[in-house]
Amino acid sequence: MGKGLFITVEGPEGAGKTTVLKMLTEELKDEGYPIVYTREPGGIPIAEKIREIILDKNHTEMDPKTEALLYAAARRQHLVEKIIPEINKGNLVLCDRFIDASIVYQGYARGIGMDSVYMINEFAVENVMPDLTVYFDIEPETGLRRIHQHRETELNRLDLEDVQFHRRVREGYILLLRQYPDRMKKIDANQPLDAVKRDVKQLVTDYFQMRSFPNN
Ligand SMILES: Nc1ncnc2c1ncn2[C@@H]1O[C@H](COP(=O)(O)OP(=O)(O)OP(=O)(O)O)[C@@H](O)[C@H]1O
Ligand SMILES: Cc1cn([C@H]2C[C@H](O)[C@@H](COP(=O)(O)O)O2)c(=O)[nH]c1=O
Repeated sequence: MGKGLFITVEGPEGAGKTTVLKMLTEELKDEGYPIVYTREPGGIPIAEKIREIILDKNHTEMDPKTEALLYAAARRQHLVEKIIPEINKGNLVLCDRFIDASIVYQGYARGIGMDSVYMINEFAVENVMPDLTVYFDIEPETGLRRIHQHRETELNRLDLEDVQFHRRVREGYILLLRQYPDRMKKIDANQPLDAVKRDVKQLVTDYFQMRSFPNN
């Protein structure tokens, strides 16, 4: 692939990923970095439509494998239509969730199996993996409290799963952290917003230096 970078952010609900990523994108843009913020599921029109179907809280009958396939389909389109072209232009793509979310939410928390979900996603992503993944670690209860108290948009079908489901989500991410210690780095998302943003910025800018981005 081209000279850009692909960084993803992962973690349980309410960890602060979207809030921090949006602030950081603006800050880094002001400092002159070529950055594109995007999210999954979504980021381009077809994937945003798939997002509406998956997350609609009335779709309680959705089969777990259908759910996994829909996330993978949205990801495929997002990858070919936006992520790869932006990386090839030399940009940093900062993506709110990616393949790890499927492995954890559908593979581990839903119980389909991490390997099976990895396999269908291998078909979708064809070896395009993040260069760096920042994992926002938080007690599920704290994250859920945040989204119940402060979320401006309506809670979606996944937000509304029970607390055991969200505990499995965190367990699943911790398993992935052990599996990919070079790619996945943990930050403490229980801290106040400013401290979380500071830690993420430090991690990301250290990584830029290591990879000589943007002049690599
Ligand atoms: N460090 C923090 N301390 C307290 N509140 C926070 C912190 N970070 C974010 N919040 C608040 O918590 C709520 C959830 O944050 P946000 O939507 O960024 O989380 P998220 O990780 O993107 O969640 P989800 O994955 O469910 O979309 C927001 O109302 C946000 O203002
Ligand atoms: C990419 C992806 C996401 N999910 C879940 C995780 C969240 O509950 C929602 C997305 O909502 P957010 O507010 O944008 O975080 O979808 C998933 O289960 N599997 C995935 O691959």
